[in-house]
Amino acid sequence: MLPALFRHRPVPAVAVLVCDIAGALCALAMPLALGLTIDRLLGGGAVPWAWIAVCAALVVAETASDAAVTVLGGVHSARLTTRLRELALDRLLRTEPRRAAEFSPGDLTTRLTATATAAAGAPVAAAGALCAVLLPVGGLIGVAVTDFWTALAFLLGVPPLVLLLRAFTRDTGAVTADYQRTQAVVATRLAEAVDGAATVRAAGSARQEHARITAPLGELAAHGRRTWRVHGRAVGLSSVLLPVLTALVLGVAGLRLAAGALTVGELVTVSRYAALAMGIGAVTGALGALARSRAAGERLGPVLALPEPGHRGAVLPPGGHGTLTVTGVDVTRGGRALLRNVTLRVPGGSSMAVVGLSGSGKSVLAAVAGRLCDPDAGSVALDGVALRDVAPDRVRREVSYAFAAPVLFGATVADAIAFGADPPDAGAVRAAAEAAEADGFVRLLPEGYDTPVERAPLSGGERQRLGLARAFARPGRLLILDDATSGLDTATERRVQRALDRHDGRCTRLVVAHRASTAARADRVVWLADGTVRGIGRHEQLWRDPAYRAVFRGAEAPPSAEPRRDTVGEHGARP
Ligand SMILES: Nc1ncnc2c1ncn2[C@@H]1O[C@H](COP(=O)(O)OP(=O)(O)OP(=O)(O)O)[C@@H](O)[C@H]1O
Repeated sequence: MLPALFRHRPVPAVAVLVCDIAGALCALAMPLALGLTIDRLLGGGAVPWAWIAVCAALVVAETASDAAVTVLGGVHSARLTTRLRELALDRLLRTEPRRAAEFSPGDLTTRLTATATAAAGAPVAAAGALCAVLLPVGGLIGVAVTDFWTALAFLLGVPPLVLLLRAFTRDTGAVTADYQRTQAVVATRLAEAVDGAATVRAAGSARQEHARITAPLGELAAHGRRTWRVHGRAVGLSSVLLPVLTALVLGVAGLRLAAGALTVGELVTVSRYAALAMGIGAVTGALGALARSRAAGERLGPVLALPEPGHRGAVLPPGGHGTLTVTGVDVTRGGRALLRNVTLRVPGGSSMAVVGLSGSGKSVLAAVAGRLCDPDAGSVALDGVALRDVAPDRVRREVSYAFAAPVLFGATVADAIAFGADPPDAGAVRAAAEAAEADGFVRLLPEGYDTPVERAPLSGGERQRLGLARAFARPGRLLILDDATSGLDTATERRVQRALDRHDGRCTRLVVAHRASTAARADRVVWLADGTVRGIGRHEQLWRDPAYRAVFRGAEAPPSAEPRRDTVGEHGARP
C-alpha cells in the first residue's frame, strides 16, 4: 500500500523527501563544521570567518529545509487525502452494488474520513522516518570517524536501542489497527440506528440501542490506553537509556581529550554526533506515525481495490428496441445459488413480468438483466450484444431502473427526477412525473417541482412514483421496474401501468410483480421458483396452475378480472 501511495502524487512526495534529506545532511554537517571552527578559534590565528559563515549557512539551510518539509508535507498530505477519497468514492460508486454493500455505511464513513487522512500521511511519515533513521546512523558514523574508542562506547547502547525501536513499531501498528477496527464498529452501529430510527422508536428499544452503540467504547478506551502504554514504555526506556549512554560517551571522550587524543573541537564534534545518534525520540515518533499511516493504508486498501466492471467497448446497434436475451444465467453468492440456469428472451418493445414467491430471485434477475451485477455463468444480451462487453456508461444510458424504495438524490424534486447522466429538460421531467402519477402531488408541494427534497413530506407510494418518474424521464431501450409500484393503490397502479404500456413497441419492460393485475398486463410472465424458471408464458395460461396462483397469496381472481391491455401483440411484441 505504501509504494502505491507514493505513486499517486510522486513529485510532491519526492520534494518532501529531498527537503527532509537536505535538512538531515545539514544537521550531520553541523558538528564537524562547529568542531573545526572551535579548533581554529582556539588555535589563536585569525578569526575563521569562512568557517563561521559555513556554520551559519548550515543553520539557515536546516531551518529552511524544516520549514519546507512542514509546508510541502502539509499540502501534499491534504491533496493526497482528497485524491484517496475521490478514488475510494469512485470505486464504491462504480463497482457492483453488492460489493460496495460488503462495507457497512458507518465503516465506510470512518474509512473515507479519518482513515483516508491517516493513510495520506504515509509518504510524509515515511520520508520523516527515513531521515529520523538517517540522523542517528549518520551521527554514529560521525562518532566513529572522529574517534574509534568513543564510537565503541556508544555501540554498547545500540542493541537495546534497536530492540526498543522494533517493539515500538510492532506494537504501535497492532494497537492502531485494533483502534480503527473498533472505531468502525461504533460508527456502523450508529449508522444503523440512525437508519432504523423509526424501528427503534416503535420497538421502544432506545435504551438497548444506546447500550449496543456504546458497548465497544470500553474496548476503544482500552486500545487508547494501550497506545499510551506503548508510547510511555518507549519514552520511559529511552529516557533511562539515553542519559546513561550520554554519560558513557562523554566520559570516554573526556578521557581521550585528557590523553591528548582529541582536540576540544573534536570533543564538541563527537558529543554532538553522539547526541544525533541517540535521537531515539525522533525515531520512535517518526516510526509511530509511519506505523499508524500504514495501518490506515491497509484499511483503505480493500476499498481502493474494489473491482470496476470491465467491458470490451462494444456498442449497442442503433435503433434497437431492447430485445433482452438471458442465456443459462447462474448467480451464486456465498456458495448459495440464487439463480440457476435462467434462460429467457424478451422481444424488443414488449413487456415481461417476473413473478415468484418472496426470495425466489426476482430482484437478482432484475439486477443481472440491467448489469447491476454480472452473472457467474451464462450471459445477458441487449439487442444481441452482451452487456458485459458494453461500457457501463453506455449501458446506463440504455437501461433505466425503478426500485421499491428509491433514494431521491438532488437538491429539488425536479432534480431528483432528472438525476443521472445527461439530465432531461424541465418538459421531460414534468411529462415523466405525469406518467408516473406524481405530477398531482408534486404541484401541491410548497414550491412545486422546486421544493427541496428534504422539505418534501413524501409517503412511501409518493416516493415510489418519483422513482418511477426518474426511470420514465430517461427511457432507454430497457426499463426495469423492481417492485416499483408495490406502494401504490390499485387505481393509481393501473394508471401507471397504462403509462407504461405507452412504451409498447419502443422499449422493453421487465417488471418484477407481486400483484396478479401487474402480471396480467404484461405480454408474458416468467415465473421463478427457488432461483430457477418454473414457467414462461402468458398470465392466463400460467394461472391454470394452482402453484402459480399460490404465488399471489390468495389473489385468486381469474385472469379475466384483470384484463390484459388491448395493445398486446400489436407491435409484434408477443413471440
Ligand atoms: N448479495 C447477496 N448475497 C447473498 N444472498 C443474496 C444476495 N442478494 C440476494 N440474496 C438472496 O437471494 C435470494 C433472492 O433474493 P431476491 O431479492 O432476488 O428475492 P425476491 O424474489 O426479489 O424476493 P422479494 O419478493 O421478497 O423481494 C434471497 O434469499 C436473498 O437473501
